[in-house]
Amino acid sequence: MKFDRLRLRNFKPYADTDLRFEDGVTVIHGLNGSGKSSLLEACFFALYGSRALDGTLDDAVTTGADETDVELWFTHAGEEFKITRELRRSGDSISTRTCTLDGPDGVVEGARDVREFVGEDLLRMDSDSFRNCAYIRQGEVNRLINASPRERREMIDDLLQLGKLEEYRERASDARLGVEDVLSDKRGGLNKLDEQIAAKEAKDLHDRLNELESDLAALDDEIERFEGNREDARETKEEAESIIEQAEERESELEELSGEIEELEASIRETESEREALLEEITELRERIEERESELEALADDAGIGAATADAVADARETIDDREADLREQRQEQRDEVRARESEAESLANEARRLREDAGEKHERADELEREADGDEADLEEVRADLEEVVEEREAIESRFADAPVEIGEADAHRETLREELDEVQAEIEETVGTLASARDRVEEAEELLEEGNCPECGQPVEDSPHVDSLESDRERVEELSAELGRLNGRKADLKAEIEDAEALTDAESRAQTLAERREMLEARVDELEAEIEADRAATEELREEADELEAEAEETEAEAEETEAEAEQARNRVGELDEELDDLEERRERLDAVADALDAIDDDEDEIERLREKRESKAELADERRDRLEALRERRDELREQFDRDRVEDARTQRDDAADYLEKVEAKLDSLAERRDELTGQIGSVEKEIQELEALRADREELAETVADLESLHEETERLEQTYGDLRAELRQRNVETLERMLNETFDLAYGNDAYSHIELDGEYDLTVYQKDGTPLSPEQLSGGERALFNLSLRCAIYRLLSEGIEGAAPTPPLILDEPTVFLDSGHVSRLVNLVEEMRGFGVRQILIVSHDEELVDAADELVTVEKDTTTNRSTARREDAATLARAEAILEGDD
Ligand SMILES: Nc1ncnc2c1ncn2[C@@H]1O[C@H](COP(=O)(O)OP(=O)(O)OP(=O)(O)O)[C@@H](O)[C@H]1O
Ligand SMILES: [Zn+2]
Repeated sequence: MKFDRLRLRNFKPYADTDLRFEDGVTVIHGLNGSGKSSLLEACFFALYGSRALDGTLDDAVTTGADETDVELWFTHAGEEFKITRELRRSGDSISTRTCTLDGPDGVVEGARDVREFVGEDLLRMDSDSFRNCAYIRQGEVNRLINASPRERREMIDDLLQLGKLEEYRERASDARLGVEDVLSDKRGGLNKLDEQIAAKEAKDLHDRLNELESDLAALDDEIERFEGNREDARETKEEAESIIEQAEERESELEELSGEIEELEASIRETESEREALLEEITELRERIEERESELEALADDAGIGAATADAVADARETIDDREADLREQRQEQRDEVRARESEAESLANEARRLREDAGEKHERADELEREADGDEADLEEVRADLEEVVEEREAIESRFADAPVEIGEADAHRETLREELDEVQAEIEETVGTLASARDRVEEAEELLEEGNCPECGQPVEDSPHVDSLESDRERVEELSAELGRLNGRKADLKAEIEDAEALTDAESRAQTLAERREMLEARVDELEAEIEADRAATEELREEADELEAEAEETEAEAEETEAEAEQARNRVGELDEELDDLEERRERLDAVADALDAIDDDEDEIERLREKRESKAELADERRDRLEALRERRDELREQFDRDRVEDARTQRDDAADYLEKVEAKLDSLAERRDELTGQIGSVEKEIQELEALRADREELAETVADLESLHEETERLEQTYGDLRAELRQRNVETLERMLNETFDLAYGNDAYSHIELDGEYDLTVYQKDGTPLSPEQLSGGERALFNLSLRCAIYRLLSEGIEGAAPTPPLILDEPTVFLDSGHVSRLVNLVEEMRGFGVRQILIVSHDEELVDAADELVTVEKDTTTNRSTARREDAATLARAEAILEGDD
């Protein structure tokens, strides 16, 4: 096998690393803690999964990350493979999400299937064997030496597939043991069966059965005999019982007969007395009929019929019925008449009442209208007086205007003209007053200045002043203005008087207007009242005439009503007469009824007599019949009395009681015999069952004996098989031990080359002994640390050789992985290690991965991988040095030499 490529993501300190591996020796170097061991671990993990880890899956995942991918490409037996493992965190724990192995024959999926494929199909070693042989971890150099011989043996056996033989032998042994178990079990069963059979045979079952059966036959005979006796007794008993029964029957019949005879005699006596009573009744009835007939004549007279017969009564009744019908008809007619007249009279009275009411109403209405007309006439007088007053006042106003300066209708305008003129005069007065005042002021001022000697105009001394002359004209002006003011005031007084007159005229004018309107209104009122009065008077007259007419009509109607009432009274009287006549008829009918009743009563009595007579006769017949029956019964009684034999019945009773006694006893005997018989049959049954069981046991035994024989031969076979596997393994192991010993000696010689040791011995039980030159044996644990490391490497090397040479087909040799193998070695032995490594390459180990700082080893490497850790991110990277770097490294080393 050869690793081709490893890709890591978040595996331990690696963030992202992709590394190719080549054939030959690859040395991995780097500082402590840079991630070298982790790189190897990743390869191991890819192959075997969690079993390759010291801790849990958690440890594989970079601290703080949630997932890890590891991919490993490798070649094995010329085929290419790739393993992918993906770990994912879910919740608190890490688990494998995918695990696949791609190979030429398809994909293997699942962590377990991949592990088994790698361990069993490819490398033929599980993770432990891998660790023991191919993957030598830091500090585990002594693992193989420290192991016990047994562990060593198992490991090497496993590697060389001898384990399989042991497994087969063990399986054969297991099978043998299983067969032994079954065999001893079956043998035990056989013994038990033999014992059971012997016990049963000792019981003489068949003899016992014969004995029981003859007992049973004897018993059956006895039972039969007793049953015959019982039958006889039963017959005797039955016969006796039937005789007794007959006798008892006769006795009871006799008793019955006597009772019946007595009854009959009594009933015949009773019937006779009944007949007597009937005869008496008939006689009584006859007497009553005679009495009634004697009364009948008088009744017929009362009813007014000649003969007291049913026909005469019927004829009389018919006449009465006819008459009654006639009278009832008449009475109905009269009653109708009464009703008709009464209602007519009432409606006439109502009509008269209504007419009188109408007349009264009309009279009232006429009185009312008359009163209204009187009232209206009084009003008319007043209105006319008002009208006269109005006309007079108007005339007075007209005469006043005759002297006035204006016509009626112009007074208002005239007064306005005067008022305007007064306003103008007033304005002129005010103006004149102002002008006059200022003129007077000027004059006064000038006079003062003048007195002081100055010009009133300019204040210059007066003498010679031009202005002094105007004073005079001013004085004139004052005078003129005063005169004008006097005139204006006179005019104002005149105008005021004139306006007063004009105002009086204006009032009169508006009064005249009011009067004209009032007159018109009053005139209309007069016309209206006159018309109303006339209409009311005419209506009054008309109403009174109508009322008079209505009263006359009412009187007539009242007379008519009275007449009709008299007619009704007449009809009522007639009804009364008819009622009386009908009552008479009723009386007559009652008398007829009396006659009829008497006749009926006589008839009824005669019928009753007839009925009683018949009854009497039938009773006579009944008595005769009973007498006949009595005769027959008496005869039968005598007959029975003669037949009865007392002695015979007594004998029968004794026989019956004896038989009953015997039956009781024989029943008890038979019961006890039956019990005995059940017992016997039960015993026979159980003996027969036991015989069957015995036969069954014999059959079982035969079968079991066959099985035991089969098992015995099987046991021999498994023993042989076990032996064969054991022999085979011992033989193969002996051969392997010999070869391994030879190879171990060769490699150790090569690796150590020390003259102190002569050879190493590996015995059949894989016990290792090192012999010194002088022949003293030494246990490997006693070697020095370096020697042990070399010894261990030699042993592994030898195993590798054995694997590659001893197994046919593709040698399952994985890359040899060494983590710091040089720790205990001095420089001389490092060179020997280099030789050893080369030697291994020689016998087919294609790839050797070594973690080492040793320069000599680095020098010997075909490939160099540098691992570094970034001190800031704490993440590791691994990279292959190219050939140039290698050459340089070599050159430097050579330079050092
Ligand atoms: N799960 C992890 N996540 C991150 N870092 C880890 C994890 N497991 C281990 N490490 C780190 O990886 C380093 C250990 O790597 P490794 O043992 O491969 O180193 P080395 O190069 O073999 O060292 P030495 O030369 O001492 O043997 C340590 O620094 C450790 O802290
Ligand atoms: Zn390390």
